[in-house]
Amino acid sequence: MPLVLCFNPGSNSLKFDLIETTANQPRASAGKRLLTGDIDNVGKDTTLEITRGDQPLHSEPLPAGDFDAMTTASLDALDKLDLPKPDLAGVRVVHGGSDFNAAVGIDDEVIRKIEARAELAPLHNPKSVKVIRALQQHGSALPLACTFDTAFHHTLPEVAWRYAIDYDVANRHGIRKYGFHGLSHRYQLEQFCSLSNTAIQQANIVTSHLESGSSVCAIREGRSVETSMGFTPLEGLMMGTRSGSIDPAILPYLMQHENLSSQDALQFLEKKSGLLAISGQSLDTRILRKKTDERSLLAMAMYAYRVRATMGAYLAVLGDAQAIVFGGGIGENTPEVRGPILEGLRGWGVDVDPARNTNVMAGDTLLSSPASKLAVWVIHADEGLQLAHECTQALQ
Ligand SMILES: Nc1ncnc2c1ncn2[C@@H]1O[C@H](COP(=O)(O)OP(=O)(O)O)[C@@H](O)[C@H]1O
Ligand SMILES: CC(=O)OP(=O)(O)O
Ligand SMILES: [Mg+2]
Repeated sequence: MPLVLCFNPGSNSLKFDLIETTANQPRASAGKRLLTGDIDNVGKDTTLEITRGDQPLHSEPLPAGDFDAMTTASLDALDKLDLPKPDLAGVRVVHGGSDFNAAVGIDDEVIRKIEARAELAPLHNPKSVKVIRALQQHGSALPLACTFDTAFHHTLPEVAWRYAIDYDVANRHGIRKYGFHGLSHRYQLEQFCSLSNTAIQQANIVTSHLESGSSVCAIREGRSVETSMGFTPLEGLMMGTRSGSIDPAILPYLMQHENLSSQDALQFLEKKSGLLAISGQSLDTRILRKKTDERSLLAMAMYAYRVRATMGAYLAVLGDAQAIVFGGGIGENTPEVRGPILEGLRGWGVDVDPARNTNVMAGDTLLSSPASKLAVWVIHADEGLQLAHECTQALQ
C-alpha cells in the first residue's frame, strides 16, 4: 500500500495530497485520499489549509514566498500532524517536451531536462523544480518521481501537432503542439469509461479542464488526438490571466506601439489578459459569477463562447462522439459557463435540463437526459489521484 505525497504546482496555487495507492490498481480513482493541502495566491501573503474531506486539520498564515518556501512550510506542517509517513513523493511537471511519455523517477538528468523546458512553461516548470529541490533538501529522503502534463498527448497525429510554419525551422527548434493538462484529461477519460461502462479503446469523447489554466481535448479510441494548448500553455482557450489564441500579428504590433520587450509582451499575454483583463476585476469565476456589471458579464460570456467553439470543432475532429465531459474548478462548479455551451451544442443532440445544470455543482454526474444523443458528464478532474497513480507505477 504505497502512501504517496503529491505536489501540484499550478500557475497560482500549490496543492498537495496524501494518497494511498495500491501497486496494481487499475486506475487512478482507486486511490484513497487521506488529506489535501492548498496554498492559493503563492507569491503574496497567504494561508496554508490542510483538510481531510470537509474536516479542517490545519490552517496557518504564511508570509509571501516562492514555491520552495511553500513546499518546506507544507512539509513542516505535515511533520507536526500525527500522520503515517509517506513512502514516496510525486511532483506534477507541466512541460516534458518530447523527452518523456510517462512518469519517471527523479535524478539530476531529469531535473536538467525540466529546467531546459522552463522557457516554454515559465509559469510552471521553474515552480516544479523549486518543489523538487525543497523535497530533496527536507531530509525525509523520500524516493521522488514526477509526471508530465505533456505525456498524454504523445499520441497526437502530425496533422494536429504540426504548425503551418517553415518545416525545417520548426523541426530545428522543436516548435510543435505538445498539449498540457494531460493528467486531468487522462483521469476524466478513465473515469468516464468506468462510470459509463465503456472500454478505453472505444471511448470517443471531448474532455475539458477548465480552471485558471483551461484546455479541451479530443480523444479517439482512448488516445488524445487534438488539444487546445500548444507549444506552451498559452495557446487555445481564454483563461484566468492568459489570452489564449490571438492573431500572432498582435504581438509585434504591441511591442512596437506600446514599446514592450518580448518578455513584457509575453507577460502581457500570460499575466494581464484573460478573465482578469476583460472583467477588470478578477481572474476567479467564483467572484465573477456573482457580478452583474457589463465587463464581468462579457468576461464570462467570452470564456464560455471560446469553450463552446472549441468543443464544437473537436466534435467535428472526432466525427462521432459519445460524450463531452466538464472538469476542473470552473467546469465542475460553474453552471453559468456550462449553460451557454450546452445551449450552443443542442444541434449535436445535447439534451440537458437547464434546472439540472444549475443544480449540479461538483461530483461525478451525468448531466444529460437519457434522450441526449451526446452524453454530458461532469467529472471531478482529480489531478492528485492521477499523479499518485502514475508516480507509484514509475517507482514500482
Ligand atoms: N469551487 C469552485 N467553484 C468555482 N470555480 C472554481 C472553484 N474552484 C476553482 N475554481 C476556478 O478555478 C480557478 C482556480 O484554478 P486552479 O486550478 O486552482 O489554479 P491553478 O491554475 O493555480 O492550478 C479559480 O480562479 C476559479 O475560476
Ligand atoms: C498547464 C497549465 O496551465 O496548468 P495550470 O492550469 O495548473 O496552470
Ligand atoms: Mg490547475
